[in-house]
Amino acid sequence: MEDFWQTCAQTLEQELTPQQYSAWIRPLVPLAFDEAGAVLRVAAPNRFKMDWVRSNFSGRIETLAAEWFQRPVQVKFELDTPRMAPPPPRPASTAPSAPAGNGHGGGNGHVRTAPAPHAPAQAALGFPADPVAAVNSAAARAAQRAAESPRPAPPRAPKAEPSEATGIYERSRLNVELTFENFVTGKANQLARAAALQVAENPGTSYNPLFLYGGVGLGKTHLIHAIGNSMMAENPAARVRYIHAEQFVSDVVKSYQRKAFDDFKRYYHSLDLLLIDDIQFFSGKNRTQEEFFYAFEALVALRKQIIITSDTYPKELSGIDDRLISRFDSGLTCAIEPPELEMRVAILLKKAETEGVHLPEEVAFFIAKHLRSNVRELEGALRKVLAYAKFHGRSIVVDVCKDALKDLLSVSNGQITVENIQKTVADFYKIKVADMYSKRRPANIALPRQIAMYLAKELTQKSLPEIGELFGGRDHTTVLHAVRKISESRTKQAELNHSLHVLEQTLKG
Ligand SMILES: Nc1ncnc2c1ncn2[C@@H]1O[C@H](COP(=O)(O)OP(=O)(O)OP(=O)(O)O)[C@@H](O)[C@H]1O
Repeated sequence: MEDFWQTCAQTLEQELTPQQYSAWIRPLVPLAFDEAGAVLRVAAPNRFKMDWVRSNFSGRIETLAAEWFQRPVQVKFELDTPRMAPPPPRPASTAPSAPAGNGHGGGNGHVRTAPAPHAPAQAALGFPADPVAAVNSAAARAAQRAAESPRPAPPRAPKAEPSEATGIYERSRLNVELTFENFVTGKANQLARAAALQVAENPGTSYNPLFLYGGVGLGKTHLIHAIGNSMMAENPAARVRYIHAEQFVSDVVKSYQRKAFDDFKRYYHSLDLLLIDDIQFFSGKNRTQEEFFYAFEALVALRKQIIITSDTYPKELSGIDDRLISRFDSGLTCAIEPPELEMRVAILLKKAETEGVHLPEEVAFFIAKHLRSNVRELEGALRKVLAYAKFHGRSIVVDVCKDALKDLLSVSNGQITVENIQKTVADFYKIKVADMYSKRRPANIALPRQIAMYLAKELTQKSLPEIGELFGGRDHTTVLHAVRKISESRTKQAELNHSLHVLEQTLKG
């Protein structure tokens, strides 16, 4: 087994970057090989590394093991905390700023490296969802004392504990499962993915901020987690934070109530990568926007990366300060569109593979043809089919799929109906379907309603009076006006044209 592990580690060392090898493979320890069950047990120093290695490298290690042992081998990862040798004491001044080791030293693949300490941000990194807890924590108090001291002590490198990687990872709030490797690419997202990769490789220096926008369930969150995970894989000590905009709002409110803005600022201004999801939730929250503006300015000035997602492009965001909108627009803005048929099939096949299930292609095509609006919906359908087949002890074939998805299919049976259009447009613009029939006329409702009328005329066989009837009994001249207005505006307004394109794609599949 030792011989196998040495060969395996050497192969991976050649396949990975030195940083990846040092961070993920070198700390692993082979524990035992169970001949009877063909199970290889491997220990990882902490849960973060264990999860990461399991998600990203177990397949490759199993392939290498199968080649070596001449039969399929299962690799099981387990925690090995008690076996961890404490890291050798290091004088603070020689503490490295990246994982130790260049991938060539250490030889036997067992030397463990600790992530780099980062003294000034130590307390800040611990900034939890509740900022006051940070003030109450010993680390934060120590940092505060240091900050208040008339002659600040030189930054002391904290001892690199084995659990530090776990701590840093947990504080990042990243989901280790969302990676570039399991993000399926197609026309709908290739630009966004390319930009995300570029930013992950050159944080802070290529596109800052990177602004990703698109409809519900299209992979924005997945992609920004992938960037964070990739950055942490390269540099496990990086100070990365994923946060949903609503949580940021709540952090601001708590800091405000408890007068803890210094800690708030210290934390957010000290990050290497800030991933902020669904920024449209900042709408109308002036104090939040102000704090975010300061954090934005501070991070960009320090060439730290900011990545923002939203359901719409910057200029279309409502209730957001103009100075923020112009900053969102100052980097790179990329759309993620609904996936086309082939991509939906590829996503289903990939998801099934991840579940360890063989999904016949015709079943994947069947699901993909009928469910078109977003990837989350596809995932839900796949889960339903797999559970149904398992529960009824049947194999995964199209007929089983039809039974399992009966409810969903009756809603989206491939026909474009006015009801479908109303629902799709309402979802897209985040208004209630009821507003399609209502008499209310604020602009945020009137425009989507006109768009839905336009699409109803374009995509269905209904007459103008019939459409008017389905939109709350409106006159046919109202529908005609909407159709003319939208068809003319789409030739002049690129963003409107883009939205219509997305809606048409969603409806047509
Ligand atoms: N291209 C893709 N490849 C693989 N999985 C994907 C892809 N796009 C989306 N997914 C999966 O679909 C689900 C929904 O994606 P995600 O949460 O990233 O969407 P979102 O755009 O952030 O949606 P929302 O606006 O609702 O937050 C996730 O489980 C994600 O892993």
